[in-house]
Amino acid sequence: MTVDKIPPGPGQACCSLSKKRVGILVAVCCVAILSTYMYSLNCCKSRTEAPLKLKTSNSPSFHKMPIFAKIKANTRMPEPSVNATQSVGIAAVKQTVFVHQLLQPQNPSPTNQDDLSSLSSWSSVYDEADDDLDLVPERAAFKPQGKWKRRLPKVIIIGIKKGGTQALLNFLKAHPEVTASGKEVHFFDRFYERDLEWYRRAMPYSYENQLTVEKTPSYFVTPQVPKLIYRMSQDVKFLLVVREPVARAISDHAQSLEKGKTTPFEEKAMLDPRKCSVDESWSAIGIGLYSLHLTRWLKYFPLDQFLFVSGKNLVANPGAEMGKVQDFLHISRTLTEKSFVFNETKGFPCLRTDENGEVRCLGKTKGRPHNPVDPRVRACLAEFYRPYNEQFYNMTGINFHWEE
Ligand SMILES: Nc1ncnc2c1ncn2[C@@H]1O[C@H](COP(=O)(O)OS(=O)(=O)O)[C@@H](OP(=O)(O)O)[C@H]1O
Repeated sequence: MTVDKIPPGPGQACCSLSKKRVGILVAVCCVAILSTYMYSLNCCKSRTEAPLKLKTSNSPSFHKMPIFAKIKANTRMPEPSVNATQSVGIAAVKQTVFVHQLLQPQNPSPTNQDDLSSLSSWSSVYDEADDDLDLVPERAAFKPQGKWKRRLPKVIIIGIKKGGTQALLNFLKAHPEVTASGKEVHFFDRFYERDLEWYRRAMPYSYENQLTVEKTPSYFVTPQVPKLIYRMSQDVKFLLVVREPVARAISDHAQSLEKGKTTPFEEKAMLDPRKCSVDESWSAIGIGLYSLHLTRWLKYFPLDQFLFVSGKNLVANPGAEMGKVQDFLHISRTLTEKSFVFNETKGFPCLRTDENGEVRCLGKTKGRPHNPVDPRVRACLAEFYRPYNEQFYNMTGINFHWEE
């Protein structure tokens, strides 16, 4: 018996058509459900990441928070406990307390209206001026990657005041893999009542494959700064330009003379010159106690996150010193001996900016002439600094030979 295929009637045709429609409908529904699911996944992700991002500090309520609550909101990791063995042995109790008091930040108080108004005008001027400074690097060897935007610094020149920090910053700025803020930002020692978003906006534009650098030499001696930087990031690299502390103090004093102060160096530095008694309360002396300041930093960051740049070598052999800096920052050795020209009139190296021999030196305020200082006072100060210097050599593992 053969079974003939029966042609479909009108009802059956209608049925197979509606099956097709149902199929399409199901497919559309599946796509819709899937995309809703993906979208919600994304939302959840960004919501969980939010506390780690700068967006936290954008919320209006964030600005009303007290300063330490703000710090908490931006905290990523628990703080390290203070290791007693890391404390400086030679610092007598008197000195430790003394230096601590001496180095209390002379910051504008966040409640002081005058200070706040000067902050905001400074900030707006800054934004405009800084964009001009940072041109898109178009040098042949550099291939920009990622977005062109402002980023928090990965490298901070934390000091030492009068060590040669501006020279280091200017040299680094000539490197295509580096962008740097034009001015000292002072976020961690003066303007911390502002948030990280403010700090980021104070930075120049950069590509993803560039390092953002800022320099504020007072960070090194301001007690709260290591902790505050640690709360921002534990991966920051620090550059510290060091200089023999007596020469540093004299340079500091030369700057104050230019600002209108008149007391001679010897008078400021000595309580009693006959007894060789040093006035440690003078900030120009206190800044030179490098081992005490470094101790505070090492409570938060390991030694290998610091590079101790010799201010002396930066003048005598800038190519070699910059080689160490570039290696430490893992950037190409673009700056070499050939990048510098010694300017006999200025007595300092200057930067060769292009092939045509254009040379740029630091301004008049860097490399000032110093008044002669009484050799007996110099000798007293050298003796005063000796134990601190030795301790600094031990801590860093570098003998800077400042006694010679
Ligand atoms: N290339 C070059 N040109 C000019 N000056 C140079 C250079 N390299 C290092 N120095 C030394 O830098 C000293 C100023 O240090 P800082 O830039 O750290 O000063 S500041 O803290 O920013 O005020 C400055 O100190 P003074 O000589 O007392 O002015 C210089 O000795």
